[in-house]
Amino acid sequence: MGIRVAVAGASGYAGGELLRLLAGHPEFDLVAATAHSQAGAHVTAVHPQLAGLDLTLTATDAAGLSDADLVFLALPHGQSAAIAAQLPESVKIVDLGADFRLRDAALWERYYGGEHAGTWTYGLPELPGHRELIASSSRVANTGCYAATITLALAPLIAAGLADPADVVVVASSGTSGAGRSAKVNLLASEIMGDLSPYKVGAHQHVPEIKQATGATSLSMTPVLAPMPRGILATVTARRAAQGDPREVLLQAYGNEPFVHVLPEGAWPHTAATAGSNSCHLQATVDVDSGRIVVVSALDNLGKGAAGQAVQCANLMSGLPETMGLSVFGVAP
Ligand SMILES: NC(=O)C1=CN([C@@H]2O[C@H](COP(=O)(O)OP(=O)(O)OC[C@H]3O[C@@H](n4cnc5c(N)ncnc54)[C@H](OP(=O)(O)O)[C@@H]3O)[C@@H](O)[C@H]2O)C=CC1
Ligand SMILES: CC(=O)N[C@@H](CCC(=O)OP(=O)(O)O)C(=O)O
Repeated sequence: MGIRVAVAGASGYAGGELLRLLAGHPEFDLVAATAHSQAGAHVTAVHPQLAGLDLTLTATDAAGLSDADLVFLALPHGQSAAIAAQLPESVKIVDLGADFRLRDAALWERYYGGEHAGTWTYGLPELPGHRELIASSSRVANTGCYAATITLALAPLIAAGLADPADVVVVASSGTSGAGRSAKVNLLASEIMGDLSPYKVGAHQHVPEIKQATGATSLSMTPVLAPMPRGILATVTARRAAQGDPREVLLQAYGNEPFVHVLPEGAWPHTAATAGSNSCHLQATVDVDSGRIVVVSALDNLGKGAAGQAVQCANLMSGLPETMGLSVFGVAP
């Protein structure tokens, strides 16, 4: 028996992707997969892509999860904290939700409502010092999907002094799975197909998370819902604060990273190339006329934006090679 893992919220999109990744992981053995309204269902009734996996979803409670060495929580915001409080200290946890991401309680309450539960180690291994922090933590708060896409693009440029932290503008498109399977927003195919629609304009919950992770002090973000199942493409621009080549800065920051790829000069990221992978693709240039740095970043919101990132963190927390069970390469077309 390897390392015993459990997935809470296994009937959701992020939970389903976790099950897929865990089924191919050489060291993690799935001992429980839980659901809420779909508890009791066979996994293939909920996730037909997992045909061949013989698993029945059980109810989400602490008793059913406590046997695991490590638990992934893929639950709606506000639900993780209640379950986490009931799990023994000895059980490691990676929370895919937002309950433990923010340090500022007032900001958490403003964007998510309810009482802030606390702050865990932020689960983005590519941030300076975070790989070591994650490896020594038993509680890790996985990133938001937009937050991962935008932070990977922006953090090294602010740290190097090239991008003005007080003048950052982002427009980012997301596939519909980012909204979750039980989303309240209207995701009828007849309304999404052939449409691009902005939402949460000037009020997205990932803005404080990105500011916290990058040091940006003023960041305007416009999310756009795109008619595709997976993927995020973010265009991040910032006032150029110093001379220097932003692409070189990204190459320096990510040259040794297995999952962050600065594309060859002239090639720009696109979402389909990252689908099914745990990779983030980046490209950067200077828009000389406007005096702005432009970075484009793409990833799979269910991969590096959620389940893949969670497995990457769990590998680190378990003393395993960070890349174990994860694909660098996408499945396009
Ligand atoms: N989708 C994405 O791209 C990303 C998602 N995340 C985060 O991951 C978490 C899961 O997201 P996602 O998979 O998209 O969401 P889904 O809506 O697809 O799935 C939610 C899961 O939570 C369960 N659930 C619903 N209500 C409750 C409740 N009251 N108590 C316990 N369990 C409940 C559902 O069970 P059932 O279906 O049986 O009712 C389902 O398993 C969220 O916190 C989300 O923000 C983070 C990054 C990216
Ligand atoms: C398309 C879409 O609706 N996306 C979601 C992304 C949510 C997410 O994945 O992040 P959290 O874990 O912080 O909820 C949104 O914009 O709110």
